[in-house]
Amino acid sequence: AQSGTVAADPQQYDQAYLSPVTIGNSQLMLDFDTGSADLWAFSNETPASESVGHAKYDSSTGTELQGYSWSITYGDQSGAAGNVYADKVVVGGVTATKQAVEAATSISTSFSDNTDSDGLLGLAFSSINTVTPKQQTTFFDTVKPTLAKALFTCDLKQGNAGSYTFGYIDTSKYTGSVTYVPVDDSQGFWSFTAGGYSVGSDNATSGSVGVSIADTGTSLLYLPAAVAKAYYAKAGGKFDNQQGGYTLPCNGNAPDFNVAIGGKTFVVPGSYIAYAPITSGSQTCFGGIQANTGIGFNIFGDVFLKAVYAIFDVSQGAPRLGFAAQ
Ligand SMILES: O=C(Cc1ccccc1)Nn1cnc2ccccc21
Repeated sequence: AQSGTVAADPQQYDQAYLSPVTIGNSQLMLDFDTGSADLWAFSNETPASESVGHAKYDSSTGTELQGYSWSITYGDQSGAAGNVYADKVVVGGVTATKQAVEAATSISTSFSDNTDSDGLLGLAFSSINTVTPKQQTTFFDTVKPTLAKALFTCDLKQGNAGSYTFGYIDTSKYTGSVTYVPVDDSQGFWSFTAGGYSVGSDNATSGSVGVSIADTGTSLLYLPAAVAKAYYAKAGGKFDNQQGGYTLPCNGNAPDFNVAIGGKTFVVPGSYIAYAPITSGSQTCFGGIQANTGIGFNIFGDVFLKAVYAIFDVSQGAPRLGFAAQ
């Protein structure tokens, strides 16, 4: 049975985390994304003007899936599209001998401009994979039958390299016990229900945060408008239309955000919520908590995930998420 671990290296401000992946004879840095289910990469089929500075997948090592294509649009309206190959993919020693690899023929500017990232490796449920005419499986779903345990874990860190594991739980990566909650995979996401919340030192939580997805492909923590408002009322922040979201002082006094999941309270340090100066050198920071307006559910992105050890587990049949303090 297979198991393995791979580094998750943070970009500036932990905007995304990148991991080394070997596809055929190509070595790429991919953004592991529990919020989508396509494995796509810059490739020899990507226009040169769109792939400056990126490592590319050389599709000559793959077997083209004739007539197959893919096209994906993310919540921020970025996207990519292209053709499909079957090729060998190796992540941290775990090998998928015939993985659907989506070679990009067109890519939106936010991806082309981010030269650290050579593509995405989707880890949401394969039910939202965009390949047509025959939907393909994610890397995790492809290797799942060969894994020691049908699970992967995510240990992201603030400003430091973290890791993903496949097939095993690294008990040295967390403190205390793991709290498991049921996952509703009906929309293809790792969706769970978060409970009460509180701001600052009082971690007796109240209210209800509600339906949420665990999404490594999203940088920030998107919460109900009322919760975001309550946080910034205590943090001395404000909604800044020009910035398109809440901002707050970068001065290191941001209060923690506490949220109950499965009856256990998890703490997001205030330092994670003073996310990044709105412009270089500014004393005003863009907020790591934003309102989920227009999304329809909460998104527990990297600002939350880097505060916990997360276990994405389908070993029990029904999918579940495990969270532990780190
Ligand atoms: O798209 C989202 C968040 C989202 C926003 C609105 C509705 C549903 C989900 N995250 N994400 C996941 N992978 C991504 C890749 C690029 C950009 C955003 C990405």
